[in-house]
Amino acid sequence: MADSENQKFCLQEVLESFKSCLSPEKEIYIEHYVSGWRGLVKLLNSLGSLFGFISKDAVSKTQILMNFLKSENGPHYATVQSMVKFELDNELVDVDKKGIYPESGCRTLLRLHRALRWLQLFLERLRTSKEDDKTSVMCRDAYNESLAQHHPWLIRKSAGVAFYSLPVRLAFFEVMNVGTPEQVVDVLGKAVPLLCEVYQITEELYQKHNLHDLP
Ligand SMILES: CCCCCCCC/C=C\CCCCCCCC(=O)N[C@@H](COP(=O)(O)O)[C@H](O)/C=C/CCCCCCCCCCCCC
Repeated sequence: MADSENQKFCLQEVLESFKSCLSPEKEIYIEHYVSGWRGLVKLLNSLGSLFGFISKDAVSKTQILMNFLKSENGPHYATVQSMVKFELDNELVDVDKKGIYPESGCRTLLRLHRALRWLQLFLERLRTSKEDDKTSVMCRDAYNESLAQHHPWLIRKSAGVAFYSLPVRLAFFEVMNVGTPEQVVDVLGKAVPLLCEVYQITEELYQKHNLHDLP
């Protein structure tokens, strides 16, 4: 595991990364998008070994994107928009079934994009939750409404087991390193619309190019 993923989680930092990933023309910078996810993985890593398989998958997907960014084609991977154009123009995407490019940038980002929807739903539930509400239930409901439809039975079951071990709401708020519960709610109020905007831009781009079912 990279050192950066062992460091203490800070919600504000994650928020900054997702903020920086939007250009004035509403393009999404992959470097900052990945950095936002890597920040979230720090929190995941502090939740215990039951979340290890999720963390591993998230790290592997962010690494695939970073490798593209560092490759000789790096400039084409600066933004999600330029990546989609480059991979489609050069037929670097397996459109119907896994084949020559099982780890294209487009299909890798699609997995994180679906997870971003889960995150958005989960954080909105957290933001509007009451003192006694259960994080495990919020997390499960957000998952069932989003990512679960893309996962096989075994992953759904394993995720369900991990959710049960989530800390209670107040302890979870503390892990975020923001301050009082009121301050957490305040930061979440800024985070959710931002994630929503990043999600929506990607969603429309993937719709336009018919990329929602990449295997
Ligand atoms: C303010 C912060 C509070 C929230 C903190 C959340 C921290 C979450 C950090 C990372 C989230 C994990 C993102 C997981 C990406 C999953 C992508 C995916 O769907 N991968 C599957 C498909 O990939 P391919 O096989 O097609 O390559 C893969 O099969 C999945 C493997 C792992 C299981 C993913 C379960 C995801 C559950 C949602 C995350 C729950 C984390 C709860 C922490 C509060």
